[in-house]
Amino acid sequence: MLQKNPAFAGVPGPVVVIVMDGYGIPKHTVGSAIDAARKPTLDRLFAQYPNITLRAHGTAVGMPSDDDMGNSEVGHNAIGAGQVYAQGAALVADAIAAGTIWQGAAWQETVAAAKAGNGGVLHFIGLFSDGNVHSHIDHLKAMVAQARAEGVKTVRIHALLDGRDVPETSALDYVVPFEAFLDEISADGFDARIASGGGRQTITMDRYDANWPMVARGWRTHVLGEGPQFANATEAVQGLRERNPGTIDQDLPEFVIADGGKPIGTIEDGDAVVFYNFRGDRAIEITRAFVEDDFSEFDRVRRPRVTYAGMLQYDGDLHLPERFLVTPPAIRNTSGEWFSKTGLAQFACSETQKFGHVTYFWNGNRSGKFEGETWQEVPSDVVPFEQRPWMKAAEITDAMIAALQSGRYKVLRCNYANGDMVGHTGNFRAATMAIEAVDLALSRLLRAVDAAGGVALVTADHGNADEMFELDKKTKEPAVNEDGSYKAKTAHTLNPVPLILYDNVSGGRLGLEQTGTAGLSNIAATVANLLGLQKHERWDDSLLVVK
Ligand SMILES: O=C(O)[C@@H](CO)OP(=O)(O)O
Ligand SMILES: [Mn+2]
Ligand SMILES: [Mn+2]
Repeated sequence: MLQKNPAFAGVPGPVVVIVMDGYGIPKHTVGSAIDAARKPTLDRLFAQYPNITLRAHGTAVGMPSDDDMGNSEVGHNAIGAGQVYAQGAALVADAIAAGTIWQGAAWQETVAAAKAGNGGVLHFIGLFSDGNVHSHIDHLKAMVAQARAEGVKTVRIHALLDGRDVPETSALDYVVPFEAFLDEISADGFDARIASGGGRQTITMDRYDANWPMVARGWRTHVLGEGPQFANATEAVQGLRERNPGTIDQDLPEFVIADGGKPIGTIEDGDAVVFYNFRGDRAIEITRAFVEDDFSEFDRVRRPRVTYAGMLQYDGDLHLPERFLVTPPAIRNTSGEWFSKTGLAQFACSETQKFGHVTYFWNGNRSGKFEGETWQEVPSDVVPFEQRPWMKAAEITDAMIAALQSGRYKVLRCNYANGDMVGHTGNFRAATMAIEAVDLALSRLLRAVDAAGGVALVTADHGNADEMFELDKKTKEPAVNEDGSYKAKTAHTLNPVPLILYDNVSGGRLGLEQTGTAGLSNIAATVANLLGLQKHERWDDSLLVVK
């Protein structure tokens, strides 16, 4: 149990944490959908309530360096756990640098399987960029080189084009040099090629059961070798762009590399497969398709018997997958666990696209609930989100208001996906509407917080809608296309995020302290203090000031 806090008895009602996904504090007004949005509620919050900024990127959330943007996994892990752990990106880079990854049983079994018999093939499937949100292409490069050194003969890569964590049409910046690298090392009986691929929002990388047909399409591409054929991945990207003008990388259709009409990299019995993303949410569904005996999400047509390894274990509760190359951070003593042990009922809500963020990531990459937790998922639309920038903000608000009115919960949390999911489309107009939808939702939700005698912490996990244009590397001004239009930016940002204390109950006694290191991992202790509790000893400090 968490101990009572002698300094403050707690607010009368519940404490609500509201995550506005993808809402950073912009540095420039040009290109900021947040500045362009009409948002009277947020304007009032910033003007009238205690608010500070929090670090939400780089080492403050466990990324390898401060050049790394934040993302939902590391952000929600830090908020939920109240602590910063070295995250997948850092753990994998370190394991490769130290060589420990090659000594692990998982890598050795994978290589052994690919070498056994004749013609065993080692396949790598994953996100093909240096975004460092789900994967890093340098990890792939190191594994291909090591596989060659250990005597693997054939490597096939299934490349998911990014354009979401990196510039929106940058696929060739990765594909061209990588195909050159593969060409160069394909000698002396070693043969490594890209065999298939497609946009990450079109195939394979669905999450939270939002769109299984996407995963089925990926399976048919990578495993069965079905799809439009090209001679190599460079030609595939060029050809698909010609056939789909204006389509950005993440949305490109699938492609298959073939020699004389025959796909070069179908996945067969006896092969080994490494899914090289370290982040779990978008890795779980395709992993299930490979490892589950009883599988009914789609018709696999043919299920090859393969030695399958994940870069990390993606779900510690479900042991998914059982074989993994690098041990994930052991995220312990999360706020969900300790509020549960203190006997507090907790409510978590989001729409499908972010549901796992407020449950699985929040609880330290665990799919199970702690006692006293209630989770509510609002099904997301399955459409491009620039067509529905309001997403499910209204329905999430309805659910939160009902939960507040029920009087059952002492700690509540929700995530509004809009700023992030619409921000990722690169559509500026839609992103302003996304922020406006969140603002409207907040105006309703905060009234219900007042009615319950509670307080809210309004924050975000990382930026996105705050910078919708690429900045020119030299001038730091928004970069322009040949036709004079701004270059759309689809990725997260490095900007800090707000932390606002919405409090109409303490009579002005409560404030927030802007410390030099204030970051997402300080939120859990702040919530504990607002509840009248001391923080867990492992959590980073509370930012609450009591006058
Ligand atoms: O869509 C995703 O998978 C990532 C970006 O790669 O965004 P977020 O971290 O906000 O979930
Ligand atoms: Mn996010
Ligand atoms: Mn995002």
